[in-house]
Amino acid sequence: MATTTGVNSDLAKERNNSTFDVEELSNFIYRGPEKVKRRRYLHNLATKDPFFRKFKPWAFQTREEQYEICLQKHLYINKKCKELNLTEPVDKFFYTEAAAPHENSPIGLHTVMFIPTIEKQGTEEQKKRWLPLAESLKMIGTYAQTEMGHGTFIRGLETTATYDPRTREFILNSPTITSMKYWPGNLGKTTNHCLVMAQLYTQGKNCGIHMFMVQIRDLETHMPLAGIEVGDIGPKFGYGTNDNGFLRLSNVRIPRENMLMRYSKVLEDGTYVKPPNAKIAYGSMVLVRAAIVTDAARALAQACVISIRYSAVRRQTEVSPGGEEAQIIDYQTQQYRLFPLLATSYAMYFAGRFMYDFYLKTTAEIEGGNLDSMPQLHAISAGLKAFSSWMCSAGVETCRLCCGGHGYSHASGLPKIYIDVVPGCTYEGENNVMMLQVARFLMKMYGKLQNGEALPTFMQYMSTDLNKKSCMTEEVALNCLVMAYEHRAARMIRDAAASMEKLVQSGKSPVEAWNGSTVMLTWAAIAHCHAFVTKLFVETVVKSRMDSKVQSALTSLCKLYAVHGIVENLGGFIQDQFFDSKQVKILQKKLMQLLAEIRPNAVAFVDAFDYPDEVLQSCLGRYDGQVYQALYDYAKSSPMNEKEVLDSYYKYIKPAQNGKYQQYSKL
Ligand SMILES: CC(C)(COP(=O)(O)OP(=O)(O)OC[C@H]1O[C@@H](n2cnc3c(N)ncnc32)[C@H](O)[C@@H]1OP(=O)(O)O)[C@@H](O)C(=O)NCCC(=O)NCCSC(=O)CCCC(=O)O
Ligand SMILES: Cc1cc2nc3c(=O)[nH]c(=O)nc-3n(C[C@H](O)[C@H](O)[C@H](O)COP(=O)(O)OP(=O)(O)OC[C@H]3O[C@@H](n4cnc5c(N)ncnc54)[C@H](O)[C@@H]3O)c2cc1C
Repeated sequence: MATTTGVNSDLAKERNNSTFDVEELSNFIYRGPEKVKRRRYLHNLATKDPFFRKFKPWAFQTREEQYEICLQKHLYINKKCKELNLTEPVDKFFYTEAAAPHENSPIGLHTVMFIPTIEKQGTEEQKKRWLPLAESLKMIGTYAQTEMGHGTFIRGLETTATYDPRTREFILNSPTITSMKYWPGNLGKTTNHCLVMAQLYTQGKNCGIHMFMVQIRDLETHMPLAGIEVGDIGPKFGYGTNDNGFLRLSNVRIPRENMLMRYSKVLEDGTYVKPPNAKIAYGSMVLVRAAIVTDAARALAQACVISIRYSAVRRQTEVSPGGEEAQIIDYQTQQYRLFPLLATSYAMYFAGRFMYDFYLKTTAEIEGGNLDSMPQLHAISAGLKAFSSWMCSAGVETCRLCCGGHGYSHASGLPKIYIDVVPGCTYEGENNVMMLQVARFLMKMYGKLQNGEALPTFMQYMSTDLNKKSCMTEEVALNCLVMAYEHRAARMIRDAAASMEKLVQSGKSPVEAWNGSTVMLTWAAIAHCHAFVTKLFVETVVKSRMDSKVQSALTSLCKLYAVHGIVENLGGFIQDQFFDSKQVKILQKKLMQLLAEIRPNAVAFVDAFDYPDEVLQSCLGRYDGQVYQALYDYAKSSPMNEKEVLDSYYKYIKPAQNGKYQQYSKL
């Protein structure tokens, strides 16, 4: 019987049995001991601050309270970041993730998209005019692109901005019901400005979609201005803290200087000046797509911490009659569901780290006027955004199911993580649509290959000899695993191209051929992303300098990631007999061996993510493993238990017990 104070004895045993020093692994994940120290300091600042503790738990709040409490928290975060001089994005990120975990900010879009869009797409003059106001929250803005009728196909947006050269103004209109802006975060009640994406008309011509700064509310009274109808879109699957909004514009006039004109311009007489690349206006979406990879990884990592710690504490079912009940983590089926997710969370963390660095490098080039890497940045960010949000959202849900009944309670913390991570599959480009953008890039690369042109390094695997068979032996070497993923992706890319080719030969137009091949194209894009992430994981464990025991444990986890991905998607790997049946058996056996190999380190692997209890907010994922006392305390604190007998008893149950149902007939 586990004790009810101190660390649960099973969990303590797990920590004694691990083969590596947890601190060493934390140092590796977060890029060095100094950074770990800094992260801990920032987490501590937030978790020990009484301000964040004074509110009732999120799950006990009404929608209006969720919004209002979260707003207070984020305004306070804003103030504290200024006071503490936290200017680095990574510092703000760590402070915020501990201060308001998985509570989508009512001023988030202001920080994440509104300010960066001004910075990247505004002229020097516009930046000078707006950024100080935005920094001081006099202007609170959002990114209003999506409309009720169009989110994906942004060239199809219906909002118009028509230039009037006589007054040197743009006139903004929402001509149809479907043209109203719908979904933008914080738009409903919080913001007083927004960047509106609209079809530009000048000199009688449509010049495509452009961004316009529009004031929507009075700066003193916060009332909507003339011609503006704005509001909250109502309750959603989650995101109760965020007032995602709608907006209708009727003949709203804004000065010419309110079009973001760093790249495209409308001159005073109405002459349109084109940007160097029309897609440069899509840059803010790329920024957020890049950030989603780490967000998704973090969500899955936290879910793994919760589910794996709980699985070490929870005991269920006598393994042999009359014997001790087993820790549920010892069931192979539990390991088979959880350990590959643990491996995925590491894989995605490394992908997120890569994405961040690659984004910074490429945008620096773009800022310097070199746009050559834009297509690569778009393809990689779209692919990793979609792949990570899919894998991690599904993973969080599996972690929840692995906790049995208690996983269904908000006490587990898992539903909150899930509803926060899953919209990442939809926003910033619906995942299937993003994968098709990746496929478009892959088809271009395939064309280059056919023409004997040079390919970027990360695409060079496409030239692999597809007749070659796998080098897999009993050893299950990492390079053979990477080769398998690259082989599968290269073959799927070729098959998708061949499908289109065949359709064209049968008389279809290129567009019809594309539409007739989108499933195969999506398979190819997913296989490409899977290969990319696997190779990155392998390179990270092989090439990085780290403690040797950590390296050995992380190598097993990396191998599990790769082997599990093959076993789960076997069809794609054996379709062309790349693996023979003997090799498949080797891989299946290796999978079971790896589960056993990782077993003693499972808790250490999740401890290394170093999330304090206050961030996890989970009765099941507590560091001390005292889950049962925590569940009991949680139940007792439920507002439903404030009164022993609820008013509803007297109003409804008692009359029903007496056969009185009159109150219903009044309805
Ligand atoms: C699907 C596409 C990409 C299609 O765009 P399109 O203009 O119709 O393009 P097309 O004619 O099909 O040609 C594609 C071409 O455009 C290129 N491209 C597309 N996007 C980019 C980019 N970002 N950077 C660089 N290049 C880009 C592609 O590579 C193609 O190039 P190519 O013609 O092959 O040379 C686009 O419509 C799109 O991005 N849709 C998704 C919309 C989206 O992401 N909305 C986000 C709204 S904001 C939001 O959700 C915030 C939530 C945040 C939160 O709450 O936290
Ligand atoms: C929580 C949340 C926050 C958001 N915040 C913002 C915000 O701040 N600002 C903003 O502007 N927007 C925001 N959005 C909107 C979001 O960006 C869009 O919902 C998203 O881009 C998807 O577009 P859609 O809704 O039009 O989906 P649709 O395109 O209608 O998708 C429906 C289905 O159609 C499929 N489909 C569509 N087109 C194609 C195609 N070409 N090929 C194959 N399949 C296709 C999709 O794969 C999907 O299965 C937010 C959305 C959510 C859920």
